[in-house]
Amino acid sequence: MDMIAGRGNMAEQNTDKAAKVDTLSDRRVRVSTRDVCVFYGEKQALYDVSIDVPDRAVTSFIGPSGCGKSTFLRCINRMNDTIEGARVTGKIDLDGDDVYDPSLDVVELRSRIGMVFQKPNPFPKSVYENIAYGPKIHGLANSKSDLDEIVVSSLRKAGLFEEVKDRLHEPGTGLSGGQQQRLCIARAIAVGPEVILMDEPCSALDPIATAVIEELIDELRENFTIVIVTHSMQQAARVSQKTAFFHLGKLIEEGPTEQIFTNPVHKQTQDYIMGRIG
Ligand SMILES: Nc1ncnc2c1ncn2[C@@H]1O[C@H](COP(=O)(O)OP(=O)(O)OP(=O)(O)O)[C@@H](O)[C@H]1O
Repeated sequence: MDMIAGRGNMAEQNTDKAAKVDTLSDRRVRVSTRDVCVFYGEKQALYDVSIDVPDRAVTSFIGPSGCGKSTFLRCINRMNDTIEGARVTGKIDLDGDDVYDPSLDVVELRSRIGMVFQKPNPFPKSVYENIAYGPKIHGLANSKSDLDEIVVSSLRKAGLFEEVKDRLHEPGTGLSGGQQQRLCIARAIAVGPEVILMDEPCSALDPIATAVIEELIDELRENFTIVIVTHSMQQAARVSQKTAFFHLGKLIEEGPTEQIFTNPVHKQTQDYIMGRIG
């Protein structure tokens, strides 16, 4: 069994590869949110956000600073649970499973919905151990050779193997910033997630490392559903097939990326795209 390529049915994944060119509306919905509101204490940060995230495509969240993009992203794998005073209402489903079901195991949820943060945050361990840690704690490898295979395959999928194959037992923190971010992506991939959330994954990187990550995101969408928060409209246009525009805690408009950038319906979206707000 390929434990790396996500937990969906592999045969279905392969036949679906051609779906890369399909319209988004034909895609199965991986994550669906309905009327999601988030409060930090008394303050409401998000208002009734309802959106469907299509399978094996990149969905980007854009909007001016403070509009709630990261807050909404963190709802999807319950990272807001870790913020004191944060409260989420509404409904979020992953493949039909209620993400906020109290009986749901949050550690298991976060292996199904991985996350990559703004600043690369490898563990203070070797490159190998950074990847092997998740599969070990989730019991995904029965032997050392299984584990080796997961490590190598995850590094390959993250486009990092060739660069680090001779330094697998050196500290992950010794890699360049762009390599560290790909290491974090490999770490997320290693536990076979269905969805990968990326919160401004290139904001700490130079243009060359950014281009490498963008290419990688484009490759990863063959096997994973990706949601990315970005400040860069160019990046959203380059990497995503679906775009959602947020303003002041509300989802103003969402649709195919090309349509949002060339023919937005709402004036607020137009103003943002034209650089008049944000
Ligand atoms: N931990 C927190 N406690 C209280 N308020 C918060 C917290 N995190 C975010 N907020 C508030 O929620 C609102 C949305 O913030 P959020 O970080 O989600 O926006 P964003 O669109 O991702 O912004 P940016 O692009 O600047 O990262 C803001 O008003 C912010 O001040």
